[in-house]
Amino acid sequence: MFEKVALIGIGLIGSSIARAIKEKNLADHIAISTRSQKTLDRAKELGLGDSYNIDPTEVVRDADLVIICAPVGAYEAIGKQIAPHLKTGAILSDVGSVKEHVVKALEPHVPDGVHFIPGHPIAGTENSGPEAGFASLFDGKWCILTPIEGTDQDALHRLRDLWVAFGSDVEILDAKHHDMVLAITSHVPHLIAYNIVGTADHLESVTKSEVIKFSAGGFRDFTRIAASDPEMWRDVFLTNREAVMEMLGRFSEDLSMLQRAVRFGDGEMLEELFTRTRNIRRSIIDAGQETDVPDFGRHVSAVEDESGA
Ligand SMILES: NC(=O)c1ccc[n+]([C@@H]2O[C@H](COP(=O)([O-])OP(=O)(O)OC[C@H]3O[C@@H](n4cnc5c(N)ncnc54)[C@H](O)[C@@H]3O)[C@@H](O)[C@H]2O)c1
Ligand SMILES: O=C(O)C(=O)C[C@]1(C(=O)O)C=C[C@@H](O)C=C1
Repeated sequence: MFEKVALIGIGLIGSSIARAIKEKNLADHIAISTRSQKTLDRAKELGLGDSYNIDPTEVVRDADLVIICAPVGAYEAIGKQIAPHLKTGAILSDVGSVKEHVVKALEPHVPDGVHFIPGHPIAGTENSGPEAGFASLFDGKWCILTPIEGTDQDALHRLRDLWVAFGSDVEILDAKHHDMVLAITSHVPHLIAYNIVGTADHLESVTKSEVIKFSAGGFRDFTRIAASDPEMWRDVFLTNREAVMEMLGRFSEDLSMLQRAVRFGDGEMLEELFTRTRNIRRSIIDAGQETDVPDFGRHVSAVEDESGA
């Protein structure tokens, strides 16, 4: 599919891409760069690529696909650094959890003749680093692409085909819209998990370790999410502020209503909400995707329609 793919950042997502490309034989050469020599050495030990260089300008040279797989706060500096070294005709993409910021950070630096197509696999775990990845991570999951105006359709198809080869369903969304949807389906849920585990931690001194000791299913599920990478999630909240604030506002209003229902013993209201939310979970499972994007945009075929193919 590609002669040379360059990956900048080789943690959970970068190493999963490297493994999926190798397993499915989708590129002749994988070139890897990352921030620290230690991580680069580990990637080499794991055999994730074909060449390794701490200098990202070296790995992007001659690459026909470059995917930035670092925390989104690092994008602008990476973009500035690699831009003059990108090959004409190359595709520049990424996997960042936020998209409008990524467009703002990278687009001004992209040279003419390079196809910039932001992307976001809706797949992950709470683990990070090159050991954490696995080839099947994207299988059966969504990947959202947020092409900018005037994107070359051939380039878009080539990138879409790569994600389809990983087993993903590809959806095209507008970057701002993506950020609003992901704020409620991913970013606010992470903030809630960080908050509830933090609150329980504060309570530890009061309850003499009983909170963690007796934590059963519900709290444990929150601790999994709250174990997610601190640097990655710091950057998500710093770069998707507006959408997160909007969704947090709505969340707080709904929480106040629930608080009233509990205070005044409004069982009918509680049961009605819990029935509705149970049905949402069931429809997600029935749709066969645990990480679903509800009711937005179009599917893979829509990319073809746009190109007239
Ligand atoms: N973890 C998830 O569930 C998930 C899911 C989808 C998308 N994402 C996005 O994928 C990206 C990577 O996340 P991850 O989970 O793989 O994180 P990770 O912590 O596992 O890996 C990040 C990698 O980026 C490298 N890095 C950091 N700063 C860098 C810099 N300035 N230059 C080059 N490399 C640098 C790190 O050394 C590491 O190799 C993030 O933008 C994140 O928003 C994460
Ligand atoms: O499954 C998890 O652990 C995740 O947090 C994955 C998850 C999500 O919130 O759904 C996290 C961040 C992403 O950008 C995409 C996927």
